[in-house]
Amino acid sequence: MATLKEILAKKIEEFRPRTTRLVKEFGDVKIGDVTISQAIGGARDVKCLVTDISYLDPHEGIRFRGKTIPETFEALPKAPNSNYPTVEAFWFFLLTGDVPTQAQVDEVIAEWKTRQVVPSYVWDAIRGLPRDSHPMVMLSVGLLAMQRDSKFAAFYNSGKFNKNVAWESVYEDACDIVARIPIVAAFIYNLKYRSDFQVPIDPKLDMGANFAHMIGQCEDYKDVARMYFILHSDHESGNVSAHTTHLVHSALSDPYYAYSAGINGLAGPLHGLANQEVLDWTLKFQEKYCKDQEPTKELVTKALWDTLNSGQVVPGYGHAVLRKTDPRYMSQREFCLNTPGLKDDKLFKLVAMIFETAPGVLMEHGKAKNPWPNVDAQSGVIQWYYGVREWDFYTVLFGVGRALGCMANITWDRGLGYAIERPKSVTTAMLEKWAEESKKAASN
Ligand SMILES: CC(=O)SCCNC(=O)CCNC(=O)[C@H](O)C(C)(C)COP(=O)(O)OP(=O)(O)OC[C@H]1O[C@@H](n2cnc3c(N)ncnc32)[C@H](O)[C@@H]1OP(=O)(O)O
Ligand SMILES: O=C([O-])CC(=O)C(=O)O
Repeated sequence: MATLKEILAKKIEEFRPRTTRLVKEFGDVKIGDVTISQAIGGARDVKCLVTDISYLDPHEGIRFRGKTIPETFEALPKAPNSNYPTVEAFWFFLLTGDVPTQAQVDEVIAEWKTRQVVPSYVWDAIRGLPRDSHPMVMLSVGLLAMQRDSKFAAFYNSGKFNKNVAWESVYEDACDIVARIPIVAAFIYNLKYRSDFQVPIDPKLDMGANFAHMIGQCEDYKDVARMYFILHSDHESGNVSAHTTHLVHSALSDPYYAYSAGINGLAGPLHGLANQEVLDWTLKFQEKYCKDQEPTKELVTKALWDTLNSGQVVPGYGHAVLRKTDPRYMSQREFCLNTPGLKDDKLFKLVAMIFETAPGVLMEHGKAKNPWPNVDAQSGVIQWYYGVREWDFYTVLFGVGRALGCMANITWDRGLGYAIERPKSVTTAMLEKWAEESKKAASN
């Protein structure tokens, strides 16, 4: 049986002529224009990145390697006694686009075990931080500390660096990172919230199950972890964490530098940290409005307007690309509705009430282009229900999942030899000049 790396090598080799041909024969074909509002407004909708790992349609939502979320869950081999695939099966699929056999999944699971030994200086670096540092700082520092092990950096410095095979050492780092990051995350969780009660890896368990085991969670949480990591893995490559990782790696900074930077972007409240903000908002709502009464749509409406009128965003709602409810939201909502106990949980019912209320309020407010919920509006309540109540940790969970997409992407970036990223900037005076010229042209 060919290994994952051998399969990937063949795929990259076969794919390269497509990219070469596009650049050589069709490099001048236009795929878009850039307006002043796009240049000032965060390059929204500017088509200047390429990835085949996932694609985000504004109305349909994400497809991983051409498959919707339900199709992905359906297609991949499942974890033992579970309705969900293992994260390892999903990793194989993201990298290759092929649905792996059970034997191929077992091989990835076994291989990740060999990659999971985290050097003790990584623990020392994290322990050296003040204990009240944000867990995303700890994750970013942990990743940077592991950079010493980078096989890509070692290859680059070996004097034998060769662009054609450089992807192989990115792949090695990528596999090390996706295998180790849940171990680092579990360490941070145990350090911060379980009085440094550290639990060894269980070599019999797949990644999601082992993460549940390491943070002291119950059997049912194993599926929560698998589902969560897969759903949060990738959202094409323009989002802040994926784009940052791609950008930093484009300078041939190794995957540790690149993903540590990506993690720092994920820690922003308009991006990954919104899931922590959602829990914070919802619990503050309960505290302020529901001490002596049950939540009602009227109370939720009032709280939403209070947030908007104070100039803040409603966390978990809106999106830069999506124009409908995020299918990752729906997938997690379905999980809640199908889980006895969770289905009737007070906090889930409140989250569901916000879902019924917030889009109308945001439409009336009239600013957000997309009034519908995104992934972050539904993820925290599941963690909360299972007892992971330290919501400043939620973005670390996101970072564990997002590693899969970012690492698959930069492996292919190197495989296809993507260039150092360097868009051109202009000055405000130039924009004003072009604006005047276009005004004149329109009036002639
Ligand atoms: C995993 C993820 O990263 S998913 C996104 C997680 N982030 C959040 O949930 C935070 C809340 N949402 C937002 O802030 C935004 O919707 C974003 C950051 C996700 C997208 O930003 P944009 O693409 O700029 O959104 P959009 O074009 O709709 O913004 C237009 C206006 O609506 C406002 N707006 C957008 N979403 C919201 C919201 N949820 N609540 C209030 N106002 C909003 C914007 O702040 C902007 O206001 P401005 O004109 O005063 O600057
Ligand atoms: O796509 C985006 O801009 C943000 C997002 O939902 C993600 O990164 O998962």
